[in-house]
Amino acid sequence: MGDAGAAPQTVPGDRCIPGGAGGMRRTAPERDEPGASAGPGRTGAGGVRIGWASMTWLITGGAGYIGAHVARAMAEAGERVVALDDLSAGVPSRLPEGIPLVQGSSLDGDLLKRVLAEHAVTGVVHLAARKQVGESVAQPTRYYQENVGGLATLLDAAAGAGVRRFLFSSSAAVYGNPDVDLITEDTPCAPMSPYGETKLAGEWLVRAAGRAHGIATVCLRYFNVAGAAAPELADTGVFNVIPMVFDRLTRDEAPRIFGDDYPTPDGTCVRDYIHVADLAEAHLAAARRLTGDVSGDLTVNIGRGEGVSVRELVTLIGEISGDDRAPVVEPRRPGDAPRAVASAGLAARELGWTARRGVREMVESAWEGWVHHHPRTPSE
Ligand SMILES: O=c1ccn([C@@H]2O[C@H](COP(=O)(O)OP(=O)(O)O[C@H]3O[C@H](CO)[C@H](O)[C@H](O)[C@H]3O)[C@@H](O)[C@H]2O)c(=O)[nH]1
Repeated sequence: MGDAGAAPQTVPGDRCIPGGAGGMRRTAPERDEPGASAGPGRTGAGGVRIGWASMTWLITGGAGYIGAHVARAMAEAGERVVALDDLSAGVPSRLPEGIPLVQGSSLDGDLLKRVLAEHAVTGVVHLAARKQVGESVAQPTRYYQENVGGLATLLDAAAGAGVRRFLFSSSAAVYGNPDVDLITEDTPCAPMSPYGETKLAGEWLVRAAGRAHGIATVCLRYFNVAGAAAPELADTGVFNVIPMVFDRLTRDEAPRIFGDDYPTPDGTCVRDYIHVADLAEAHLAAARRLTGDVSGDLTVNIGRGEGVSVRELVTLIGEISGDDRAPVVEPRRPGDAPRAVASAGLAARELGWTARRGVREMVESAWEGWVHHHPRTPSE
């Protein structure tokens, strides 16, 4: 995964979920949070409360590609949501009306304290982070400062504000390059880039803070996120294979395949692509798992459990875009794992969540988003 050339790092004897402390417990029958008020869609006929506890969720990075999908999905499902985003990559118009957006950074402790208090936040979904593998190799201190330092600041503020639910956006990058068919949550972690290291360190910090302050935590390890729930929500960055291939086609250039001599069925790298709308639903499921009297921590893969090769993906993109020119094969990209496919069983068992959308739907929706953001002029 990624283009990092850094040596893998392992902590001796470490598994991704340290010390056997993992696992989440429901300590009492589900009930409403003390002092919480009913939110939309939570009151049944006759005023009987039929749902989960009423929560207000702070979503950091809420105007970003993934964050805005999460914010929308949670709001549409009746959760109260407030977004925080420094707008370095976020776009305010991605958020529907009714979701407050606070512009600011998770490194700003005073702002965090204010937002948590003013909005009476009861849970945090932390997505704000830098996420480019190559950039993390060039600027490791920046990645540690923003991804780990920002998280520490946020956890301090959340603990101080009495928040007892915390959901952390982690990544399959924590695993590095494991030689397994399906990556389970017990597969040893050996990140191959500072980016992956900050996600693994972030998980450790989340669990440690959870234990210290009585915060129930969930870490979601995303595999390769793609697609869009609506064209205007599409990823505008050109950092991953699908937008990179779109970009080549738009420039009238052949798609590139980085290496076709890997030990995989067609020689190209295999990944587990997950639709961002499914990923958003996974956050909702995790948020609801965190509601009520739960304690402990949970770390789960968010993938489909199905591998797709780069060549298969490029062929599908050619079909969907109508530009099926032959790809060119270039040398391997340093640091890429031949295969990274999730075992998706734990998410199904613990969250009751399974991905519903396939790769065709991801590429179709990503292409619609690309065309939306890159309209051709009449002369083209
Ligand atoms: O033009 C391209 C672009 C990419 N690839 C290949 O496509 C595969 C997927 O590459 P991506 O850059 O889309 O994704 P990665 O699997 O490298 O990494 C992604 O998933 C990781 C988690 O697994 C991290 O989250 C990381 O930030 C994110 O970029 C790789 O084999 C890559 O070599 C090509 O062949 N041609």
